[in-house]
Amino acid sequence: MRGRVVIALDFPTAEEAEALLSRLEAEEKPFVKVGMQLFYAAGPRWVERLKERGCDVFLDLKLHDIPNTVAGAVDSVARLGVDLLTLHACGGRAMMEAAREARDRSGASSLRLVAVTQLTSLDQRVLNEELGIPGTVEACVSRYARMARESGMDGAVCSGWEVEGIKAMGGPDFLAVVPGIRPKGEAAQDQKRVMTPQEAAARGADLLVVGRPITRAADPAAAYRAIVRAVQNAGRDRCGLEC
Ligand SMILES: O=c1ccn([C@@H]2O[C@H](COP(=O)(O)O)[C@@H](O)[C@H]2O)c(=O)[nH]1
Repeated sequence: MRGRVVIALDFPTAEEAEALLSRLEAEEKPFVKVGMQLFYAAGPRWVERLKERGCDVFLDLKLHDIPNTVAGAVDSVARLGVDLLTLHACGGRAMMEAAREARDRSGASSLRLVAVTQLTSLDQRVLNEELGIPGTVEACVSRYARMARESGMDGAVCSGWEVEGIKAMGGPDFLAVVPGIRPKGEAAQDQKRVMTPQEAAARGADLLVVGRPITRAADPAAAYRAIVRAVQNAGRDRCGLEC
């Protein structure tokens, strides 16, 4: 999965998401992320249809509840045939283990479960002063990612700044999923821990999640292509040839 760009379809309706997808028709089948806004509006059947039209689908529901409830949600999601599902690492080991067991029981072995460590919209001040979590963001992300791995998760969501630590801890197969991607010169908006696509890819991000820099661009297809190119260039820089 290394260095794939995932388009965050943060739209209020299925029609608006489909309008964006139709502007990307000339591209190879994209990897798309459906978050809470679109899932609650469009529903599970629409997500199944996305899969049927050939998209890889990341369902970003950020589950966080008691283990029994999360296990039930994973069981339902497993039937949709999606590729990736998020849950919050701060739900703890028992919650993540219950999620993994539910996935394994469901037989949906291709469904990867990834744990959100600390949202990319949070910074050091929020972590320490608002949430009351001591230490650096990096240490907290690293601790949550380790707990996620030990609980059987397939990867972690983190910012580009924490990718190298996560890959070093988790190994090449433990996915680093990285939102907060901003091409050089673009506004961070509500994101705090941001990084350019080229740098995040060079540091080892497996999936680069990009929303507004594509969906709100005047030409979304051109914006998408430019980000894919930046990621490919980072791959060339890493290997000395195209890889
Ligand atoms: O820590 C996190 C976890 C998830 N996200 C999601 O990624 C996209 C980013 O969208 P942009 O428009 O590129 O900021 C969005 O769907 C978030 O829900 C995240 O940003 N940070």
